[in-house]
Amino acid sequence: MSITPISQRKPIMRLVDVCRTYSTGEGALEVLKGANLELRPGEMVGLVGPSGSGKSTLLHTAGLLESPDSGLVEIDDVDAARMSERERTLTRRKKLGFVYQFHHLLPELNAIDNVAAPLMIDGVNRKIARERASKLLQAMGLSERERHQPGQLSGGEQQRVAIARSLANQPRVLIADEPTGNLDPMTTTAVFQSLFDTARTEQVAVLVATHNLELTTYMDRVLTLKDGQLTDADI
Ligand SMILES: Nc1ncnc2c1ncn2[C@@H]1O[C@H](COP(=O)(O)OP(=O)(O)OP(=O)(O)O)[C@@H](O)[C@H]1O
Repeated sequence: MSITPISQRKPIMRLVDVCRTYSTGEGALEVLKGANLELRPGEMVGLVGPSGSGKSTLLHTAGLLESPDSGLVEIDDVDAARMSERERTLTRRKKLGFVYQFHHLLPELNAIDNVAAPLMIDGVNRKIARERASKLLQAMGLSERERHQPGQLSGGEQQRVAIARSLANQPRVLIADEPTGNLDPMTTTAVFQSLFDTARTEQVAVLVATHNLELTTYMDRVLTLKDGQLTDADI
């Protein structure tokens, strides 16, 4: 089977000249000043930069959680600004996955049901949802932990369950904000390896903001925010 090089794949997400200014007590704060980004299937893109440079603002914009003041945010060729609030919610649910530093698993559900939950909320029947969840947990190296509740799992295992959950709906883009920020270095490496292997297999584009420069060795590209614009990171 021939595999198309990432650079030749059609972008799933495009940000074009995205600008975002916050009003603060001290006046206007221009955070994004014409940021451009294209994400392609199976591509791992890192986002680094000093605290306050605008990484979260960029992730929230790409994740349709915040609207830019100007510029384009497109997912599968559809301009987010033209979507109704309902369409944006559906796009977030069906096309985007999110992973945060703290996993927010449901403590009373076991691992398999935590991962199956978003599918069942979308109307997928329990058996099929659990089969998909089981496959994802296996890919994350957690087959033995399916029946464990979050309180019975280590921090790294909980984060892997959260990643499996974020991939349950087969998102086109996974957006991760410091996904391993609270884990020790060895666990961080293992979690990242599982995340990237699974995302590549499933052809998901991954955008990860991190302060951990070691993780950038896993990425296809690493970008930084400089003066409100995205440029190749000098690392
Ligand atoms: N809702 C808001 N209102 C006003 N200012 C904001 C708002 N959200 C963020 N900012 C400011 O915008 C700038 C960029 O914030 P952002 O959270 O995007 O940075 P960051 O690069 O993610 O930082 P960190 O690495 O510390 O998480 C910061 O100076 C922040 O104080």
